[in-house]
Amino acid sequence: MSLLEVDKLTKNFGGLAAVSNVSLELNEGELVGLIGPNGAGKTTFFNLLTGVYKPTEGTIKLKVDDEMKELNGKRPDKINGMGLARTFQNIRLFPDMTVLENVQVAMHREDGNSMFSSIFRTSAYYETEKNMREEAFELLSIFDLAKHANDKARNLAYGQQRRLEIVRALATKPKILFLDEPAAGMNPNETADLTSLIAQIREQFNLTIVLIEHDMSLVMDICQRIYVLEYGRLIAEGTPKEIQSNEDVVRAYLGGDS
Ligand SMILES: Nc1ncnc2c1ncn2[C@@H]1O[C@H](COP(=O)(O)OP(=O)(O)OP(=O)(O)O)[C@@H](O)[C@H]1O
Repeated sequence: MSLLEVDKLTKNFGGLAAVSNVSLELNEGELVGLIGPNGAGKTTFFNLLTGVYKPTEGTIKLKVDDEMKELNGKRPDKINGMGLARTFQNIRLFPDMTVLENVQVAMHREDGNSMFSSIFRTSAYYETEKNMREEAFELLSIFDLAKHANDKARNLAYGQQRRLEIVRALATKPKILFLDEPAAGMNPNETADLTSLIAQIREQFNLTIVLIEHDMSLVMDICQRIYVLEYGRLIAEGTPKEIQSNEDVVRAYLGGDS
Protein backbone atom coordinates (compact mmCIF):
# COMPACT_ATOMS: atom_id res chain seq x y z
CA MET A 1 0.00 0.00 0.00
CA SER A 2 1.39 3.44 -0.94
CA LEU A 3 1.52 6.29 1.55
CA LEU A 4 -0.20 8.72 -0.83
CA GLU A 5 -2.20 8.01 -3.98
CA VAL A 6 -3.13 10.72 -6.44
CA ASP A 7 -5.61 9.70 -9.10
CA LYS A 8 -6.42 11.72 -12.23
CA LEU A 9 -5.97 15.06 -10.46
CA THR A 10 -7.05 18.12 -12.44
CA LYS A 11 -7.22 21.82 -11.60
CA ASN A 12 -8.66 24.28 -14.07
CA PHE A 13 -8.38 28.05 -13.71
CA GLY A 14 -10.98 29.29 -16.20
CA GLY A 15 -9.86 27.83 -19.52
CA LEU A 16 -6.38 26.93 -18.25
CA ALA A 17 -5.65 23.39 -17.04
CA ALA A 18 -2.87 24.15 -14.53
CA VAL A 19 -2.82 20.48 -13.48
CA SER A 20 -4.26 17.96 -15.87
CA ASN A 21 -5.13 14.32 -15.18
CA VAL A 22 -2.09 13.65 -12.99
CA SER A 23 -1.82 10.25 -11.28
CA LEU A 24 1.09 9.29 -9.06
CA GLU A 25 2.03 7.47 -5.86
CA LEU A 26 4.40 8.16 -3.01
CA ASN A 27 5.93 5.36 -0.94
CA GLU A 28 7.03 5.59 2.67
CA GLY A 29 10.51 7.03 3.17
CA GLU A 30 11.03 8.17 -0.41
CA LEU A 31 12.65 11.40 -1.52
CA VAL A 32 10.92 12.38 -4.73
CA GLY A 33 11.61 15.31 -7.05
CA LEU A 34 8.93 17.24 -8.92
CA ILE A 35 10.39 19.22 -11.79
CA GLY A 36 9.23 20.98 -14.93
CA PRO A 37 9.59 24.32 -16.74
CA ASN A 38 8.14 27.55 -15.30
CA GLY A 39 4.36 27.45 -15.18
CA ALA A 40 4.23 23.64 -15.52
CA GLY A 41 1.86 23.32 -12.54
CA LYS A 42 4.23 22.22 -9.77
CA THR A 43 3.11 24.69 -7.11
CA THR A 44 -0.54 24.22 -8.06
CA PHE A 45 -0.03 20.48 -7.53
CA PHE A 46 1.34 21.14 -4.00
CA ASN A 47 -1.59 23.51 -3.36
CA LEU A 48 -4.03 20.75 -4.31
CA LEU A 49 -2.37 18.16 -2.09
CA THR A 50 -2.22 20.48 0.93
CA GLY A 51 -5.81 21.73 0.62
CA VAL A 52 -5.08 25.29 -0.53
CA TYR A 53 -7.03 24.58 -3.75
CA LYS A 54 -9.93 22.18 -4.30
CA PRO A 55 -9.38 19.83 -7.25
CA THR A 56 -11.62 20.30 -10.28
CA GLU A 57 -11.47 16.51 -10.67
CA GLY A 58 -9.63 13.54 -9.24
CA THR A 59 -8.81 12.16 -5.80
CA ILE A 60 -6.02 12.34 -3.24
CA LYS A 61 -5.76 9.55 -0.67
CA LEU A 62 -3.45 9.22 2.33
CA LYS A 63 -2.70 6.05 4.26
CA VAL A 64 -3.98 6.49 7.82
CA ASP A 65 -3.96 3.45 10.15
CA ASP A 66 -3.64 1.06 7.19
CA GLU A 67 -6.61 2.58 5.39
CA MET A 68 -6.57 4.95 2.42
CA LYS A 69 -8.45 8.10 3.50
CA GLU A 70 -9.60 10.73 1.01
CA LEU A 71 -8.19 14.23 1.54
CA ASN A 72 -10.35 16.02 -1.05
CA GLY A 73 -12.32 18.90 0.39
CA LYS A 74 -10.51 18.93 3.74
CA ARG A 75 -9.16 22.22 5.11
CA PRO A 76 -5.38 22.88 5.02
CA ASP A 77 -5.12 22.70 8.84
CA LYS A 78 -6.94 19.33 8.89
CA ILE A 79 -4.65 18.00 6.17
CA ASN A 80 -1.65 19.29 8.12
CA GLY A 81 -2.97 17.48 11.20
CA MET A 82 -3.22 14.26 9.17
CA GLY A 83 0.48 14.44 8.38
CA LEU A 84 1.13 16.63 5.33
CA ALA A 85 3.34 19.69 5.83
CA ARG A 86 4.84 22.12 3.36
CA THR A 87 7.03 25.13 2.82
CA PHE A 88 6.26 27.89 0.34
CA GLN A 89 8.20 29.39 -2.54
CA ASN A 90 8.07 32.76 -0.76
CA ILE A 91 9.19 32.82 2.84
CA ARG A 92 6.24 32.98 5.24
CA LEU A 93 7.59 33.47 8.74
CA PHE A 94 6.30 35.73 11.51
CA PRO A 95 9.06 38.33 11.07
CA ASP A 96 8.62 40.08 14.44
CA MET A 97 8.48 36.91 16.50
CA THR A 98 11.64 35.20 17.69
CA VAL A 99 12.98 32.13 15.95
CA LEU A 100 11.84 29.95 18.87
CA GLU A 101 8.36 31.49 18.90
CA ASN A 102 8.01 30.81 15.18
CA VAL A 103 8.59 27.11 15.86
CA GLN A 104 6.38 27.02 18.96
CA VAL A 105 3.45 28.55 17.06
CA ALA A 106 3.69 25.71 14.54
CA MET A 107 3.76 23.15 17.40
CA HIS A 108 0.79 24.64 19.23
CA ARG A 109 -1.53 23.44 16.50
CA GLU A 110 -1.25 19.95 17.91
CA ASP A 111 -0.20 20.34 21.53
CA GLY A 112 -3.25 18.42 22.82
CA ASN A 113 -3.81 20.71 25.82
CA SER A 114 -7.45 21.33 26.74
CA MET A 115 -8.74 24.88 27.03
CA PHE A 116 -9.08 24.29 30.78
CA SER A 117 -5.43 23.37 31.21
CA SER A 118 -4.30 26.29 28.99
CA ILE A 119 -6.36 28.90 30.87
CA PHE A 120 -5.64 27.63 34.37
CA ARG A 121 -2.02 26.72 33.61
CA THR A 122 -2.19 23.25 35.14
CA SER A 123 0.93 21.12 35.68
CA ALA A 124 0.03 19.22 32.50
CA TYR A 125 0.17 22.54 30.65
CA TYR A 126 3.66 23.36 31.99
CA GLU A 127 4.88 19.83 31.25
CA THR A 128 3.69 20.09 27.61
CA GLU A 129 5.22 23.56 27.25
CA LYS A 130 8.56 22.29 28.57
CA ASN A 131 8.55 19.30 26.19
CA MET A 132 7.66 21.49 23.23
CA ARG A 133 10.46 23.90 24.05
CA GLU A 134 12.95 21.04 24.21
CA GLU A 135 11.68 19.62 20.91
CA ALA A 136 11.88 23.05 19.30
CA PHE A 137 15.51 23.45 20.42
CA GLU A 138 16.33 19.97 19.12
CA LEU A 139 14.95 20.84 15.69
CA LEU A 140 16.67 24.23 15.66
CA SER A 141 20.00 22.57 16.53
CA ILE A 142 19.74 20.21 13.56
CA PHE A 143 19.36 23.24 11.32
CA ASP A 144 22.12 25.17 13.12
CA LEU A 145 19.64 27.78 14.34
CA ALA A 146 19.60 27.14 18.11
CA LYS A 147 22.01 29.98 18.75
CA HIS A 148 19.51 32.32 17.09
CA ALA A 149 16.52 31.08 19.13
CA ASN A 150 15.92 34.50 20.71
CA ASP A 151 16.62 36.60 17.59
CA LYS A 152 13.73 38.04 15.64
CA ALA A 153 13.06 36.00 12.50
CA ARG A 154 13.41 39.13 10.34
CA ASN A 155 17.05 39.49 11.46
CA LEU A 156 18.12 36.07 10.20
CA ALA A 157 20.14 35.80 6.99
CA TYR A 158 18.12 34.70 3.97
CA GLY A 159 19.44 31.11 3.97
CA GLN A 160 18.67 30.82 7.70
CA GLN A 161 15.09 32.02 7.14
CA ARG A 162 14.65 29.30 4.52
CA ARG A 163 15.94 26.69 6.98
CA LEU A 164 13.60 28.02 9.69
CA GLU A 165 10.68 27.47 7.33
CA ILE A 166 11.62 23.80 7.11
CA VAL A 167 11.92 23.59 10.90
CA ARG A 168 8.40 25.05 11.24
CA ALA A 169 7.03 22.46 8.84
CA LEU A 170 8.84 19.65 10.72
CA ALA A 171 7.47 20.93 14.03
CA THR A 172 4.00 19.75 12.96
CA LYS A 173 5.40 16.17 12.88
CA PRO A 174 4.50 15.36 9.29
CA LYS A 175 4.60 12.02 7.50
CA ILE A 176 5.12 13.79 4.19
CA LEU A 177 7.03 17.03 3.75
CA PHE A 178 6.54 19.12 0.60
CA LEU A 179 9.37 21.56 -0.08
CA ASP A 180 8.69 24.25 -2.70
CA GLU A 181 12.04 25.44 -4.07
CA PRO A 182 13.89 25.28 -0.75
CA ALA A 183 17.18 26.36 -2.32
CA ALA A 184 15.75 29.32 -4.27
CA GLY A 185 18.05 32.32 -3.89
CA MET A 186 20.72 30.40 -1.97
CA ASN A 187 24.39 30.51 -2.90
CA PRO A 188 26.17 27.25 -3.91
CA ASN A 189 27.55 26.64 -0.39
CA GLU A 190 24.17 27.14 1.25
CA THR A 191 22.58 24.88 -1.37
CA ALA A 192 25.13 22.12 -0.72
CA ASP A 193 24.50 22.34 3.05
CA LEU A 194 20.75 22.25 2.51
CA THR A 195 21.04 19.23 0.22
CA SER A 196 22.74 17.15 2.88
CA LEU A 197 20.32 18.41 5.56
CA ILE A 198 17.31 17.31 3.50
CA ALA A 199 18.77 13.84 3.07
CA GLN A 200 19.61 13.74 6.80
CA ILE A 201 16.13 14.71 8.06
CA ARG A 202 14.49 12.19 5.76
CA GLU A 203 16.42 9.42 7.50
CA GLN A 204 16.25 10.83 10.99
CA PHE A 205 12.50 11.45 10.96
CA ASN A 206 11.58 8.60 8.63
CA LEU A 207 9.94 11.12 6.34
CA THR A 208 8.67 11.03 2.81
CA ILE A 209 9.83 14.20 1.06
CA VAL A 210 8.68 15.76 -2.20
CA LEU A 211 10.87 18.49 -3.56
CA ILE A 212 10.12 21.12 -6.20
CA GLU A 213 13.43 22.53 -7.31
CA HIS A 214 14.95 24.26 -10.30
CA ASP A 215 18.48 23.45 -9.16
CA MET A 216 18.99 20.24 -11.13
CA SER A 217 22.18 19.21 -9.37
CA LEU A 218 20.30 19.22 -6.04
CA VAL A 219 17.42 17.18 -7.48
CA MET A 220 19.65 14.68 -9.28
CA ASP A 221 21.90 14.30 -6.22
CA ILE A 222 19.37 13.35 -3.60
CA CYS A 223 16.09 12.23 -5.22
CA GLN A 224 15.40 8.54 -5.72
CA ARG A 225 12.61 9.15 -8.19
CA ILE A 226 11.57 12.16 -10.22
CA TYR A 227 8.24 13.21 -11.72
CA VAL A 228 8.21 15.73 -14.57
CA LEU A 229 5.33 18.07 -15.36
CA GLU A 230 4.86 20.12 -18.53
CA TYR A 231 1.78 22.27 -19.17
CA GLY A 232 0.05 20.56 -16.23
CA ARG A 233 0.60 17.04 -17.56
CA LEU A 234 2.88 14.36 -16.22
CA ILE A 235 5.31 13.66 -19.07
CA ALA A 236 7.86 11.42 -17.35
CA GLU A 237 8.69 9.45 -14.21
CA GLY A 238 11.90 7.66 -13.33
CA THR A 239 15.25 7.60 -11.60
CA PRO A 240 17.52 10.66 -12.02
CA LYS A 241 19.49 8.73 -14.65
CA GLU A 242 16.36 7.80 -16.61
CA ILE A 243 15.04 11.36 -16.44
CA GLN A 244 18.31 12.89 -17.66
CA SER A 245 18.16 10.83 -20.84
CA ASN A 246 14.37 11.01 -21.37
CA GLU A 247 13.68 12.63 -24.76
CA ASP A 248 10.40 14.26 -23.68
CA VAL A 249 12.12 15.86 -20.70
CA VAL A 250 15.04 17.14 -22.74
CA ARG A 251 12.57 18.59 -25.28
CA ALA A 252 10.45 20.21 -22.53
CA TYR A 253 13.49 21.91 -21.04
CA LEU A 254 15.17 22.95 -24.27
CA GLY A 255 11.90 24.16 -25.76
CA GLY A 256 10.69 25.75 -22.48
CA ASP A 257 11.70 28.98 -20.81
CA SER A 258 13.41 27.43 -17.79
N1 LIG B 1 -4.67 31.12 -8.66
C1 LIG B 1 -4.45 31.05 -9.98
N2 LIG B 1 -5.32 31.60 -10.86
C2 LIG B 1 -5.10 31.52 -12.20
N3 LIG B 1 -4.06 30.89 -12.75
C3 LIG B 1 -3.15 30.32 -11.93
C4 LIG B 1 -3.29 30.36 -10.50
N4 LIG B 1 -2.24 29.70 -9.94
C5 LIG B 1 -1.48 29.26 -10.97
N5 LIG B 1 -2.01 29.63 -12.15
C6 LIG B 1 -1.49 29.31 -13.49
O1 LIG B 1 -1.33 27.92 -13.54
C7 LIG B 1 -0.15 27.57 -14.26
C8 LIG B 1 0.75 26.73 -13.36
O2 LIG B 1 1.31 27.57 -12.37
P1 LIG B 1 2.23 27.01 -11.19
O3 LIG B 1 2.60 28.19 -10.33
O4 LIG B 1 1.59 25.86 -10.55
O5 LIG B 1 3.51 26.53 -12.01
P2 LIG B 1 4.95 26.11 -11.47
O6 LIG B 1 5.35 24.89 -12.21
O7 LIG B 1 4.96 26.03 -9.99
O8 LIG B 1 5.83 27.35 -11.97
P3 LIG B 1 7.21 27.98 -11.38
O9 LIG B 1 8.27 26.97 -11.61
O10 LIG B 1 7.39 29.20 -12.23
O11 LIG B 1 6.96 28.29 -9.94
C9 LIG B 1 0.49 28.89 -14.70
O12 LIG B 1 0.08 29.14 -16.03
C10 LIG B 1 -0.09 29.90 -13.74
O13 LIG B 1 -0.15 31.18 -14.33
